[in-house]
Amino acid sequence: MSGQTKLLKVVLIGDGGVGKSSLMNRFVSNKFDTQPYHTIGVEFLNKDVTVDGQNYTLQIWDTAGQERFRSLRTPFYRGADICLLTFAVNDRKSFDNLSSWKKEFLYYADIHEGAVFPFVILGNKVDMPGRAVEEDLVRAWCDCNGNVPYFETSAKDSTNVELAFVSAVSRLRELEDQLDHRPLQVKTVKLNQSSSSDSSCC
Ligand SMILES: Nc1nc2c(ncn2[C@@H]2O[C@H](COP(=O)(O)OP(=O)(O)OP(=O)(O)O)[C@@H](O)[C@H]2O)c(=O)[nH]1
Repeated sequence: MSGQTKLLKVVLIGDGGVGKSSLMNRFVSNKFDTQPYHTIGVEFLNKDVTVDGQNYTLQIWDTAGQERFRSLRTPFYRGADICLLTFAVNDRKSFDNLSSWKKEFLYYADIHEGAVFPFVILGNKVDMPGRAVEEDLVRAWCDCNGNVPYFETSAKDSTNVELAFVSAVSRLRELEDQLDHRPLQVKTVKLNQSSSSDSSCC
């Protein structure tokens, strides 16, 4: 086991009300609040995890999903190591907006659209009736966007919440050698621009 703890910045984004704060609170404090409230700007909490023998402190940034808070959340994307793109499985619009969220993140994090980056998709509220987004549809989007891992979660009953966060770290570890969003490598990224795939392939 490596004695050094690595700090990772994890950003949660997605439409207002899909459950970003609830997922963070479930993961960090094992709590769930049924009261609806909207995040204003950003909040963050830390949680320590060990993945494949490496210790990490996850600094989880929960951002405000409502459009009116856009200018408050976007400055916090820069320097992110992992991005959790979140929608609610009973809210079709929140799934349709995933591509816009991905674009917004890449733009404000200053990462080229064709760059390799550890995104993970969370389809939250699987405990609720009235599912509006089929799993196949999400998997197709994930395939088109660089085989992004997908987890169906419930912050309410804890389904897959810990698994999703830990797997996001595994995804980062898997991509570490390929990560090409660092400023020094912008030229390499540009050469690949014409063949790069983004959300438009879907
Ligand atoms: N049934 C159920 N309700 C959930 C779940 N996750 C969140 N909720 C509820 O959905 C509402 C919104 O949850 P939040 O966590 O505040 O959503 P958010 O994405 O952080 O919203 P913004 O701060 O506006 O971006 C709250 O009433 C939560 O209790 C879930 O997995 N299942």
